[in-house]
Amino acid sequence: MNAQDNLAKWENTTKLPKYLKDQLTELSKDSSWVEDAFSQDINFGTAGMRGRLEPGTNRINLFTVGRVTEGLALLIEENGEEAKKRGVAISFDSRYHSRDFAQHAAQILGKHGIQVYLFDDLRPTPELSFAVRHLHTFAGINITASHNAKQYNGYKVYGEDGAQMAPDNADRLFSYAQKVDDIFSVETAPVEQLRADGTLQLIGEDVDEAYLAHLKEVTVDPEMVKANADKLKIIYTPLHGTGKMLYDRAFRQGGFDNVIPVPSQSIIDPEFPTTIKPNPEYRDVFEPGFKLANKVDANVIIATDPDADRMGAAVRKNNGDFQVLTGNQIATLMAYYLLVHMKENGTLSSDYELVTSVVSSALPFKIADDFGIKTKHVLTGFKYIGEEVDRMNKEKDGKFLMGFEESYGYLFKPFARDKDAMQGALMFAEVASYYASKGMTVFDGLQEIWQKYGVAYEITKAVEMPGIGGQKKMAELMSKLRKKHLTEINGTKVVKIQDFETQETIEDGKKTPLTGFPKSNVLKYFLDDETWVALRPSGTEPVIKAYVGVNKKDIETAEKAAQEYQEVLAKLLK
Ligand SMILES: O=P(O)(O)OC[C@H]1O[C@H](O)[C@H](O)[C@@H](O)[C@@H]1O
Repeated sequence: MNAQDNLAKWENTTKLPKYLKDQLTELSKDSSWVEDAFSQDINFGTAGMRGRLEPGTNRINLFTVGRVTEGLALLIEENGEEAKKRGVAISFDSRYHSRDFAQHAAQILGKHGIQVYLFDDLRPTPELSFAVRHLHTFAGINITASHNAKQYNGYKVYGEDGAQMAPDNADRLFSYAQKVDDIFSVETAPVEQLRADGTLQLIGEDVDEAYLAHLKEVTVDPEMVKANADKLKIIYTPLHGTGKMLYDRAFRQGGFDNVIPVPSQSIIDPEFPTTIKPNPEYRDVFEPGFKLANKVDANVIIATDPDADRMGAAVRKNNGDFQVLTGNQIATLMAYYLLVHMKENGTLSSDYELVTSVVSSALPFKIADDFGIKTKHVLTGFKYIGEEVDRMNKEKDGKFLMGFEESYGYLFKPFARDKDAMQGALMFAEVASYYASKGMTVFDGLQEIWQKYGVAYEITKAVEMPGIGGQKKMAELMSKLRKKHLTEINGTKVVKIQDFETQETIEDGKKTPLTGFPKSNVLKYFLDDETWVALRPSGTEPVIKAYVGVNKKDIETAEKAAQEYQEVLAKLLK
């Protein structure tokens, strides 16, 4: 694709709304921006497409959203009348243009005679996943860039099972989208007409009620929660996004009466003004929460990202300071709590299964082994956890205990098939309630787990490699690492390598097939000291991710070792 020819088309069309035209005039002064925005089509990654809200074929705007929706419409048509009748559920988050894009997608699908259920207002990603299952639609669309900075937006597509669309269908959709000759001529039907003939239906409170009814299933020990309600004060922040729509009812019906929202962050705002990135991974998003927690003497802060699929938490330590937990630590606490509870009340059986990604902490698996339940590794992408739920249901060969990813995603009850921060918030609140009932802090609980199983400490670092140049650099780095495999990292011997791209395991110089995973550009190293290291280009951001997980006796040694490994990796990725 020639960037200049492509740019000329965008400059000459009369279809650009004024804000895009103005942006184009300004941004196109920079030739490297033009190259990046116009020399290729925006791709489908781990979670659909995501990019800066700017003009260009490699960006997110009305036209790239339109083209991909046309691709989805063609995919649905290929599946026949029944698929068209079942239609598509559409939701959106609190970002700039999210609502417009959602309506635009509805009008394109409507033009094809495809039934559309459009949320009347912003809603969490997991509620959209639930809505697809609840309404038996053929697909779902969510307009969101999740936890990215305010300059971004995105488009997540869901299959009929409520999980993000699996690669085969997503690839078909994308190839249909690429067949759209003229990105400016995707046809739409007027909203009034679609409303009048029933092709476009609004949904909202009806789906909320059904989703909330299911959320009640998440709490495993409602009596314990009730008995300890007054011992627990929780600060909650939706980080200016969709969690605001449901948190109050969700917590209240779960028996958590003492939940206090952070006022400044409960304002729905696409500027995300209290954050740099509205990502619960970062300490700074908790700052307003810390202040409030100190004022009202709360011990736990729960944050959900703007589309409420990720959940992060900070807990008070005995010295009064707050510790922001990692997604791995949160998942560890939850898995341990569930297993202890089930063992105590006699409901634990070896059929239960814990599912996580190959770049997540090894500690929950160690705990799962100790309790005698099954474990399963999948690639990054919650859709793969969704697939495991399907497999367990179809083959009746397991019961889903929980799925999690280090990137702050958790799922307990598969009525949603994407990570569900509302479920996560409820489960974390229950964990906090459990420790409060024992006169312990959540942080004490984590220490107790570490004492029993050893300290697992993980650090994920993302090295930015933006633009087409960045993509090339990431490809070169990965290929260099494949040509000459690392034999040691920071002086510690590499004992095994898993290459998910070539689908091989390399051990003692011997290669054996690595089965059970689709191909993916990931390298995972296992070291002599129980450390694991993984490298992969992200599917949602222009970054290469370096993951380190160490296993040590105490937290100080663990932190230090993980930092040192990360420093070595940083040099390697320069
Ligand atoms: O590491 P990335 O490819 O950027 O993906 C990070 C995360 O992105 C999205 O949130 C997906 O839904 C997750 O399943 C995934 O873990």
